[in-house]
Amino acid sequence: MKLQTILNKIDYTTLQGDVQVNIESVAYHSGLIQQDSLFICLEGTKRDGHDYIAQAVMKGAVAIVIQKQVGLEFVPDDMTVIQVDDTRHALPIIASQFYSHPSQAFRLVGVTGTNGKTSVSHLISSILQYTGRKVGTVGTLGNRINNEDIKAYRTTPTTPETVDLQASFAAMRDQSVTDVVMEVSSMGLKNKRVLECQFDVGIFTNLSQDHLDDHGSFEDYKESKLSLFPMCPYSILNIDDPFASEFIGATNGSYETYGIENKEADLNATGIKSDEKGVHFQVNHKEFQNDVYVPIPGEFTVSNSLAAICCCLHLGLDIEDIIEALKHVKGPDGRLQTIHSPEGYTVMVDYAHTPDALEKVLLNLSPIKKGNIFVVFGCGGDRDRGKRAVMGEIASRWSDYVILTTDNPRSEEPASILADVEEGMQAPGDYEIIEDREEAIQRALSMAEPRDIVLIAGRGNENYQEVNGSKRSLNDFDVVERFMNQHTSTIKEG
Ligand SMILES: CC(=O)N[C@H]1[C@@H](OP(=O)(O)OP(=O)(O)OC[C@H]2O[C@@H](n3ccc(=O)[nH]c3=O)[C@H](O)[C@@H]2O)O[C@H](CO)[C@@H](O)[C@@H]1O[C@H](C)C(=O)N[C@@H](C)C(=O)N[C@H](CCC(=O)O)C(=O)O
Ligand SMILES: Nc1ncnc2c1ncn2[C@@H]1O[C@H](COP(=O)(O)OP(=O)(O)OP(=O)(O)O)[C@@H](O)[C@H]1O
Ligand SMILES: N[C@H](CCC[C@H](N)C(=O)O)C(=O)O
Ligand SMILES: [Mg+2]
Repeated sequence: MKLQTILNKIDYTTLQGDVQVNIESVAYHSGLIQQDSLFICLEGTKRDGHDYIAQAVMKGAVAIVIQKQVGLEFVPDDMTVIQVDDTRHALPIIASQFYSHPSQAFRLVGVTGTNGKTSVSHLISSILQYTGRKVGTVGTLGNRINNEDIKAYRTTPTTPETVDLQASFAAMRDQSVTDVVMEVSSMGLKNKRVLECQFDVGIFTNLSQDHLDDHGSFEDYKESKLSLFPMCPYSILNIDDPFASEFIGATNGSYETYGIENKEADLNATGIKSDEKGVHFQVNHKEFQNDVYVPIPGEFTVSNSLAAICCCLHLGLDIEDIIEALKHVKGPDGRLQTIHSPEGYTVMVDYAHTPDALEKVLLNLSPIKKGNIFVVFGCGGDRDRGKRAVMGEIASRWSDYVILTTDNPRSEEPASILADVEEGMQAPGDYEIIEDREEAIQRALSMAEPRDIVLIAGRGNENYQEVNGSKRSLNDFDVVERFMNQHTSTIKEG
């Protein structure tokens, strides 16, 4: 595509070169530059893209977009140099134009909130697929069309950087996807990754402490999440959340609410019954009342299902079809997934990595508890330090025995993360620290007796542990399976 066409919708100054130059790809990181790339220089928190201009030249970029005139001594005379006021703001506009605005080609649902984004997205996409729609999903579990990963793309964050996102959308459009459900993270919003997305529906699940490291304050975190809703013509909001009224205030079109405790909700649930395998409830709306069964454990499944039901109704499905589809859903990978040991204890591998999620999951287990609850967990490094002691306190309060271990330490010392978590722990006799996660899981499994539950929280289906910039293979399910294979055979459930 000609650079001039790519720049069609932004204000810019051409410092040198030809805007008729042909561009084969858009790169926001020096590692992604190829022959005939356009390189966009972003100022980051640690690095500055303007420092990579010499690399861009070497790797074959034919044009660069800058926001300040530094590093230009490396630029040859025939390279096109474009200046804009704010490259981070220009990037989504450029990316969307480069891929010819793919999000206009399908219905787009954005799900935000501290917890439950993957779970709600997964429910919506499962229901839509069950009724025959071709569905794209973008989120923590990857970028998929129906259940297949979009192969060409590298691993991206929950909400991919805008160029990767628009590229995924383009693949979805090219394969005639009808509906796309995406997780919209606070950093995705703050870094303008979703700026050019044409949303049809916005969903708010809940808001509690997380990512205070990246945002600096809870207020900034909340403001980022709120910024999704002015972009959505229709919104669905969890009215049970203490911040619901602020999110309602941020909407810019019609909206509906869902809730369990708040009976004012447009969609609410009554008669909730929960067991180890799933949840039963009655869904109530002004136009219908129906019994629902969802084979995913945890009371938050009720709340997540209400959001999904509301969304699927808006996307044109009948309530009967939605309820039928829900009976057949499988839980998302690594979210409260159950493994029964032949000895009679139960292992649950889960992704709770925030105080609210950990507390909810432990409270959800209380009613189905028949023996002791063991928790194996740790906290990620280079992430919100403030949540560590709070999670320690919650784990020791709501379980019988805790084994404190490593999550993804990243650049931090594991022992110092563990010390932060330990500050919140209560009864010293009821926990121990085993830094090596595999050993910690083995220890919990060897202590478990029939009817006990071992909750392994924080990493879900993550396949790698990030230590000091390198990734080593580690998956909590594999550890459990290895342990059980050495002892007996297992029965694994979705
Ligand atoms: C905190 C955060 O969001 N960081 C994002 C941000 O990084 P940054 O501002 O620190 O960038 P930087 O490292 O200082 O680099 C500045 C610029 O130099 C460029 N650069 C840098 C190094 C180099 O060798 N070459 C090069 O060109 C970078 O591409 C960037 O354009 O801008 C980068 C480029 O757009 C992003 O890749 C990076 O996300 C990284 C992958 C990240 O880990 N983000 C996490 C925190 C994240 O976004 N998580 C959310 C939330 C998870 C959830 O709640 O579910 C998510 O959506 O996954
Ligand atoms: N509605 C909910 N409220 C609170 N906790 C929930 C809810 N739904 C799921 N959880 C808990 O939170 C964990 C993470 O859920 P999920 O992966 O859906 O969240 P997420 O918002 O996608 O997280 P991330 O920010 O990492 O992408 C689950 O494993 C479960 O323990
Ligand atoms: N989206 C979250 C995932 C955290 C998962 C946990 N295992 C960790 O590494 O802290 C984040 O990047 O903060
Ligand atoms: Mg997620």
